[in-house]
Amino acid sequence: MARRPLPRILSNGGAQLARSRELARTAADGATDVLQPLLTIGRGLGRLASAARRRWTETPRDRRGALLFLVASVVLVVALMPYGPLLAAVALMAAAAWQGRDRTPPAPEGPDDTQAKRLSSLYEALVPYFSLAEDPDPLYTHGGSWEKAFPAHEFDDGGRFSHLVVHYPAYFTDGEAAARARIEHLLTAKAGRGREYRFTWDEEANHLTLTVLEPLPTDIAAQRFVTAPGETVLGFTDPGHVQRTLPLTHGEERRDVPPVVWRTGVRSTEPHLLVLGRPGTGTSTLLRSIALQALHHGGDLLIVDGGGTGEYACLTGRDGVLAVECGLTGVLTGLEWAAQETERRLIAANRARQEGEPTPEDTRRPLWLLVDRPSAFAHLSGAEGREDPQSLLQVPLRHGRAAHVTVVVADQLDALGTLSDAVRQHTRARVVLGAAGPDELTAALGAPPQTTPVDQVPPGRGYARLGTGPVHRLQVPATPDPYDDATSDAHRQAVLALLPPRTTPADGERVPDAPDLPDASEAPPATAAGGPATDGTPMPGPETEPVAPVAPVAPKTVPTLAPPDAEEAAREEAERAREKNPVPTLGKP
Ligand SMILES: Nc1ncnc2c1ncn2[C@@H]1O[C@H](COP(=O)(O)OP(=O)(O)OP(=O)(O)O)[C@@H](O)[C@H]1O
Repeated sequence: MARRPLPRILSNGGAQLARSRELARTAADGATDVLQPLLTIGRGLGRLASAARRRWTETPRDRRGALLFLVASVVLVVALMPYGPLLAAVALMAAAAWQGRDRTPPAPEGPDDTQAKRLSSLYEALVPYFSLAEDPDPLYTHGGSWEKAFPAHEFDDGGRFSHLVVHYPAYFTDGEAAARARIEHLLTAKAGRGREYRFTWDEEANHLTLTVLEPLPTDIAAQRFVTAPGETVLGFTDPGHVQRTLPLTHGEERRDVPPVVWRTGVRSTEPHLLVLGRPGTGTSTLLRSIALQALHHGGDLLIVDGGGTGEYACLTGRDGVLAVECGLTGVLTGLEWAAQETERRLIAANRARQEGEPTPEDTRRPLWLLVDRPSAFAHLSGAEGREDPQSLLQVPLRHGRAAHVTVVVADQLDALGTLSDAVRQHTRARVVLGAAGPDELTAALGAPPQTTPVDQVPPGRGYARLGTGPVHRLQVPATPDPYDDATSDAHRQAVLALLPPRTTPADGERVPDAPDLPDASEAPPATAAGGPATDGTPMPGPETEPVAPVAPVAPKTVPTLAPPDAEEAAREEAERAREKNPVPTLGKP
């Protein structure tokens, strides 16, 4: 049966609708222009009528008869005069047009006295930087006029600059970072400290634009972000600096916020992340936020807690969490397994490719290694004559991208120099949290931020840079430790709601049924190094050996990390298997 064409309105309805909408909008604009005089006269007649009504009500009752008589006499005279009604109508329209005119007072032009003083003082301060003795027609000269130097300026309600365009002479060395930094420093001081500014240099036009940045929102709590698998939200940034926004819930409210999204996986150009910050700036919080997102997308996690403060205890035994290690032995075992698992995945994937088969499912499940403060183990392992755990990260860092293994390392800002070359070379996604100087930021991010760092920042505030991209301001969503007494109830519930169910018992613990999942009331307090862990057994800090490393059990497709007693047997088993069927290894003897 021949197919009947769709009615035209359905086949190209979208274009037609858009055209009709455009026509309607043009017609409405035209009609408003044409009807403007009528609207003005109508408004004026209304004002005249209300003035007349007011006059009538204000007139005392005993004089109203006289007033009425006067009005009637005027009407009669006008009616009897030649062209009287016509002239009266014209006069009424003229009076209505006058009354109906737009009376909004025009905005005062130019700055007021205080603002002019500010502009003038800034101009004087810039003279030494933007003038040369040999310049025959200097734009900046002592006692000169600022009008040409500042083509645009806006002030906020407090009288401080909110926007400023500075015109500078062409000979100013705006290509030199040091020269720019001097000007930016001066403008920051003059425009008021404690706020963040963005400086945009237009080298073609010799213009520098200063924009005041709004503080980033600090009230975004952990929640399910609308992202695709392989995408991780690091935090939120300024509107207009990233392509997309994420719909978020904030209590009853919904809003769209621009995220900094980090892409991992085989096509990622920044497959691993390094997070740096001073203590208390929120690095563990960011790792927790990443962990919850990774678990949501079906990843497996191995967590190394070098801080030893039990900040990841809430993740122990959860579905998808292979282990949370905080003692040197456990960390070495876990990372050794991760290196071997990376190799195994690569070999299995290569074999499958050579045989023309799709890569096996168990090589594609994302594996995340979240390593908090590896530098804490460097000293300990040296003292004990054991391997530095960082050296075990080399294989996952080097080959992790192809094997769906992602490494996230967090450490203190001043530990950057003590991190291994592999960590520094392969972590092309970078985050710095907390207050940091321009040199520290440049060293950590590879480029200075375009905004002025401020001394006081809330926890979780910092900068992110993905590969060679721009440096973004960043605010990490609040993802506190739910077992910390200081955590607010709303935040605790938000994090607990995102945790997968517990499927593996911590040592000596019963697996709780789903309704038994810990809630805020039964959550144990955060533990200090060596203090009791969630299950009541001692949780060893980095300086102590673990009593019994967590026995991680891998779900479904992931090889099981065996506890130490079973470990030896598993090793021997693997050794026997290898002897029977030797396979080449990558990067390891
Ligand atoms: N994004 C955030 N929003 C709100 N509060 C945060 C945020 N990040 C961190 N905090 C709060 O700041 C405090 C320190 O955070 P966190 O433990 O993550 O810092 P840290 O850098 O890991 O410090 P340390 O290494 O000393 O543990 C905590 O009370 C935490 O709740």
